[in-house]
Amino acid sequence: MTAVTAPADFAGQVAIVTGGGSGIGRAVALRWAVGGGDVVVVGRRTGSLEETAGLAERYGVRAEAAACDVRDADAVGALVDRVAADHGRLDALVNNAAGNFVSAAEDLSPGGWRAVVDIVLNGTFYCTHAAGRHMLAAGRGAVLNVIASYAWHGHPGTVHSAAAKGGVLAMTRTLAAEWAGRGVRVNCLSPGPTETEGAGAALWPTDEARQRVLASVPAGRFTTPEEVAESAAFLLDGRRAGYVTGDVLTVDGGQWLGRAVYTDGTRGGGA
Ligand SMILES: CCCCC/C=C/C(=O)SCCNC(=O)CCNC(=O)[C@H](O)C(C)(C)COP(=O)(O)OP(=O)(O)OC[C@H]1O[C@@H](n2cnc3c(N)ncnc32)[C@H](O)[C@@H]1OP(=O)(O)O
Ligand SMILES: NC(=O)C1=CN([C@@H]2O[C@H](COP(=O)(O)OP(=O)(O)OC[C@H]3O[C@@H](n4cnc5c(N)ncnc54)[C@H](OP(=O)(O)O)[C@@H]3O)[C@@H](O)[C@H]2O)C=CC1
Repeated sequence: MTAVTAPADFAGQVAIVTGGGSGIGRAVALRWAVGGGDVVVVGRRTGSLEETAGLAERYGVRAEAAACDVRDADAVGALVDRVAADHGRLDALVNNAAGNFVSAAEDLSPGGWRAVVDIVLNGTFYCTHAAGRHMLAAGRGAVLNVIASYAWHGHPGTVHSAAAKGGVLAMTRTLAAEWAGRGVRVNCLSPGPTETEGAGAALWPTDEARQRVLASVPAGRFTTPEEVAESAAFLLDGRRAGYVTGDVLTVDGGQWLGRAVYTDGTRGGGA
């Protein structure tokens, strides 16, 4: 008889979510907590992290706000080891922290390039390296890396972020193959335009810019952090996605496929 699995249930499990103080990271952390899992949210601003932890605790789980810059490999290593020791396990890592702004490549300073690549690519590796060791030792775990579709198609004005996210995608596939035989899955989630303060300020700061982004989405709308978090929960859930590794789940309303050029996009046939 076919077994039908229950909805995501993370009871008894422990997750670390970077960038968990805002936007998508907060929604993923709360979705994990709704499923009964303990959660540690990581970022630089203590206030917003504590707010997330307070919201998560309402679901009866243990939640912690941990101030840490993911660019600091030693601090990341110490934090991850401490969390694993405190809880006696580490089941999931969500590499969601990011920095972004739009800049023409020729105007981007080396410092601007470094800031974004250090957070997105190096930070993801430091966290994954530290968490992966605990997961491999336990023979189970899930790593979820939040990227963006320009990781594979590129996009003008985003050379730092696209290069870093592209690196994360290559890292994901490499580690997925390296660790699959030892019980650790590594996947990517690629959201489309999502209503968050960080993205709004960095990528669509004006109403005109926002309308341009909206016009690029076949689904005709932005998404919400909560909608994105449901897909994250699927990938993190070993019962539902236990055979999924090295892949990208794109949650973008069709944005990367592009809008219609030859028709009005709502029907086929001649223009
Ligand atoms: C439409 C769908 C696709 C969307 C895909 C992706 C979306 C996202 O990623 S949304 C996430 C957005 N969230 C954030 O960006 C929040 C976190 N951001 C930050 O912390 C900053 O923006 C940061 C990335 C610049 C890092 O902060 P910090 O380490 O404090 O860096 P500094 O302020 O010291 O600046 C370092 C370096 O970068 C240059 N720089 C900063 N902002 C800009 C800018 N807007 N334009 C050009 N250059 C910028 C800054 O000048 C420094 O360079 P140097 O002076 O050469 O050292
Ligand atoms: N929103 C969107 O439209 C899209 C977002 N994404 C991706 O989704 C993820 C979340 O984005 P979103 O929620 O919109 O953005 P936010 O700006 O809300 O979230 C980014 C988070 O990263 C944290 N962060 C930034 N730098 C560091 C650092 N050096 N160390 C630790 N934490 C850090 C920030 O916290 P703090 O400042 O306290 O450190 C913040 O909580 C990112 O990976 C982004 O690239 C992808 C496609 C589209």
